[in-house]
Amino acid sequence: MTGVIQRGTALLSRQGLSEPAIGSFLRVLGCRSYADAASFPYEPKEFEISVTRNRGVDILHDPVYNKGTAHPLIERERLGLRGLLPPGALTMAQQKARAMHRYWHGEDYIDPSQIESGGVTHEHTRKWLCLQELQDRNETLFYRLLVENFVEMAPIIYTPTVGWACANHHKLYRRPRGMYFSANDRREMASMVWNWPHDQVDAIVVTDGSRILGLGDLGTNGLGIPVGKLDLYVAAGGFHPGRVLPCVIDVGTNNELLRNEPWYMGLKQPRLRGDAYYEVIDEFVTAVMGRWPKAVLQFEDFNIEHAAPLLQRYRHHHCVFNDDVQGTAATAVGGLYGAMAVAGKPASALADQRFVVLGAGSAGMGVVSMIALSMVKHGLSPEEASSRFHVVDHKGLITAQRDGLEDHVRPFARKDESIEAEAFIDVVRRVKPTALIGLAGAGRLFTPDVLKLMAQYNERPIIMPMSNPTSRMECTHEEAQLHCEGRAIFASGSPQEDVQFGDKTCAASQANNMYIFPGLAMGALLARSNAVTDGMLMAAAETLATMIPAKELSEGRVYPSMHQIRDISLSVALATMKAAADEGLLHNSNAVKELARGDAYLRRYIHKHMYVPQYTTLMPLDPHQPDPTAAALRNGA
Ligand SMILES: NC(=O)c1ccc[n+]([C@@H]2O[C@H](COP(=O)([O-])OP(=O)(O)OC[C@H]3O[C@@H](n4cnc5c(N)ncnc54)[C@H](O)[C@@H]3O)[C@@H](O)[C@H]2O)c1
Ligand SMILES: O=C(O)C[C@H](O)C(=O)O
Ligand SMILES: [Mg+2]
Repeated sequence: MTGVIQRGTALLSRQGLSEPAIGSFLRVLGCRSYADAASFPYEPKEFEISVTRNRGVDILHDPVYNKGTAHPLIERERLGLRGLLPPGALTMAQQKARAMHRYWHGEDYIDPSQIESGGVTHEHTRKWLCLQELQDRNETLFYRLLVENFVEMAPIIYTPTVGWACANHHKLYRRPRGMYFSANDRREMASMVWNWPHDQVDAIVVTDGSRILGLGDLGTNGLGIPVGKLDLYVAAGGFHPGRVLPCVIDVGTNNELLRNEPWYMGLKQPRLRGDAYYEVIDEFVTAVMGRWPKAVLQFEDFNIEHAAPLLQRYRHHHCVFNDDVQGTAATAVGGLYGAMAVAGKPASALADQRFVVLGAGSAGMGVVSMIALSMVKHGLSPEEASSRFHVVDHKGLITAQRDGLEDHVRPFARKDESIEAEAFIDVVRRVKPTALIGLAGAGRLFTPDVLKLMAQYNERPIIMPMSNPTSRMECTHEEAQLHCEGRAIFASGSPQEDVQFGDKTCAASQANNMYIFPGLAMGALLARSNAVTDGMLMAAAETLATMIPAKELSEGRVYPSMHQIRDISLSVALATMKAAADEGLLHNSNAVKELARGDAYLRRYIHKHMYVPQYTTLMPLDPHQPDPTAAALRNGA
């Protein structure tokens, strides 16, 4: 052993390192790494140390030095890699096994049917891999393709395929994207954020992986969701790809199957709860907002226990929103205004609808609250508005007798009905709703019998199975039209095709929060608003229905076509900024001036700030020269 260390020392001094530096190097690495090497079947020739001037992402992008997930934690610390890799380090043996698996089987060994990502075909996964590799090679080209082929590619980089990608992240993993924060990073986060190579970040999307789509707790594998959402920020909302940051906060996972997976790269411990949990999230928020105070922070796919409390905790201090609660709510309201228009009714007819909502989670209650708010805008009292909802969860109808009702559920618990836990179909039969909204994430609960009842009670029943991914939707479009005799006004969370009923073509729409969050975030960013308010969300929602062309309305579409997603995001951003101005939250003086000249000027201002994926001329910069683009960014928007 001593001989090996001596040879290593000699090697290091040949490379020009001073003795104290060699000493500390060996103390940190020395014998431990030799012991690892001892299991290697060949006699190590020399104790080898490589020297590099690079740090951080430059190492991860250098194939000579990159070890991927096998960088030991202590080395990550030394090289500024902390947070740039999944928290659990793998051994080279584990990496070899994963690589050999891929060598023999490609990605074919991942059977979509086994991992419950129904609706995801082999063709989807092939395309996902192709786009992933392109994104790693050339982001400009990747986003250009995405912008120009949005309708084709959104289901690949987003729901439903992103659900499959998250469930299999530990098998598919190739290189890191975004940042990983974990419960083991306590008191380090404020320094870790400096490992991110970009001084400007406009948008951060973060998850704790606890409720990924309807697929449940996927731990650190959930990072794919912030990545997918931010791809849409860029392609649909015009954010610059170099100024967005996907993050996951790993506080453990309660998914035992995942914890037992040898290649899982998250903390293999049960989730933190209570104060310990909130301390980690507080530290994360303080760290990222400390380095990038102007960024918009989007919370995504946090489970019900934490989604609403976290929103309340931060919404009055930072420009923060929860997409599942608020983005989904604005999307649903927008689609319902679309449904009124499809049915030939005025927007105010929303106040006449009766809703049965399946799922009382973050999304379900967010949607219910915002529909109620828009009913109040159309003249109902809050009590009248609440009376238009029957909310059903896994235990059945929610009534005031239910123990432990949360604050945001209580106003919608039925006070007038004594049948606690009434079954969903019985509620539908009794209430005769005009609209069904599904946000339970529990699969096909809009059964043929339920759908037939809806067709019996309504000329144009509104059927919105909004759960994701496709395997968790409450019904397919085909089922809805079949059992509603082709009369359903239909919108689902994951994409569905139009269907034929007799000689009639029935239109499918996608009720997904991607209609709202990219534009909402762009509006909030350009407004320099320090909050995302209900008024801003409502304005965004109201904009959606106004954008459906008459022809599409006559076909039965309740949302404008995704083909115009950039225009939609631009209009949503405009509405958001005008609402911010009404509430005294338009703090960007340039935007204030443009708005004073008229909507068209503010629209042009937003348009000017939207990223267009095209090649720019590259200029080398002297290391001591200040970066002129960074200065322009600071002084500009
Ligand atoms: N379309 C969109 O834009 C959109 C946005 C957000 C969430 N979602 C989807 O909504 C679903 C729920 O998300 P969430 O954040 O509200 O989750 P959540 O875990 O907070 O809530 C789920 C709710 O469904 C209820 N539920 C579970 N099983 C049920 C059953 N068998 N019968 C009746 N109710 C049942 C639970 O009691 C709970 O109230 C997920 O599938 C998610 O993908 C869709
Ligand atoms: O991610 C989506 O497709 C929508 C939504 O945020 C969800 O959680 O399902
Ligand atoms: Mg979500």
